[in-house]
Amino acid sequence: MRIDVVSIFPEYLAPLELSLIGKARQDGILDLRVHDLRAFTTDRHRTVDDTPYGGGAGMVMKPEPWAQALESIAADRPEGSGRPVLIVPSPAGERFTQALAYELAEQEHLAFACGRYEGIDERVIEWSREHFDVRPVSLGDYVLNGGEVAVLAMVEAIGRLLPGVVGNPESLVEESHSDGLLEYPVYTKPSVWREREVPAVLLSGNHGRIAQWRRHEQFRRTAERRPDLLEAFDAGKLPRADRTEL
Ligand SMILES: O=C(OCc1ccccc1)c1cn[nH]c1
Repeated sequence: MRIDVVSIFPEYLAPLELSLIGKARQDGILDLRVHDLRAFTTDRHRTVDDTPYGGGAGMVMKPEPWAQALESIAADRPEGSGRPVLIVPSPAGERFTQALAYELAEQEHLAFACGRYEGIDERVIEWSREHFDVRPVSLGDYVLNGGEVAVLAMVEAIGRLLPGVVGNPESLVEESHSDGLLEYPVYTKPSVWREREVPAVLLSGNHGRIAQWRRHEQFRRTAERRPDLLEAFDAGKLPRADRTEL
């Protein structure tokens, strides 16, 4: 998979050189390139923002540097890949979910546009539809100062689903949201820790009962913490993420 990220703070994406995503890049599973938006400006001050039409506080990101950056990415796309998906992190986007992570993990080429200030001139989003499948995406109902943190989260959530990135693909199956429910609690040695014991069923060796206990714990936790997920689960509206193969 090829991933391009455009940001005025490219160093914000440095953590993607570490750990599993970093290794996936070394192994050639992930071809991730970070671009400095200012490299696509033409004025002496490398200006990327200006005041908003219609007034209001804050600044808006100018359209031309974005068009230059995105055009160069669209032109340099991998052989035979379809239209790249352009993901624009934004509080005004569709929710990022495990199901969307699986959907994006099947794409050949993803591009991420990191907005700052009050956002990017809306005409860039419209213009981009010529070259990209444009998806404004929200991590959650809160506001960040820019899209970079959201991109770190999404690249990790998507990258770890790619074949060969996590050691044991089995570990992708039994995790929160993989089956529409929250995950069960986990324990390791010692069996008694500060006078707290591990649930006896887990030491029983009875795998049927263990699986039953774990499933019950998933339902109990989901009902307690995320009743919204339980309704979706009960309605049979399992997310697309309820698949193991990729
Ligand atoms: O704040 C976010 O994105 C950064 C951003 C983009 C455009 C203008 C301001 C800030 C965000 C919140 N949930 N998901 C993403």
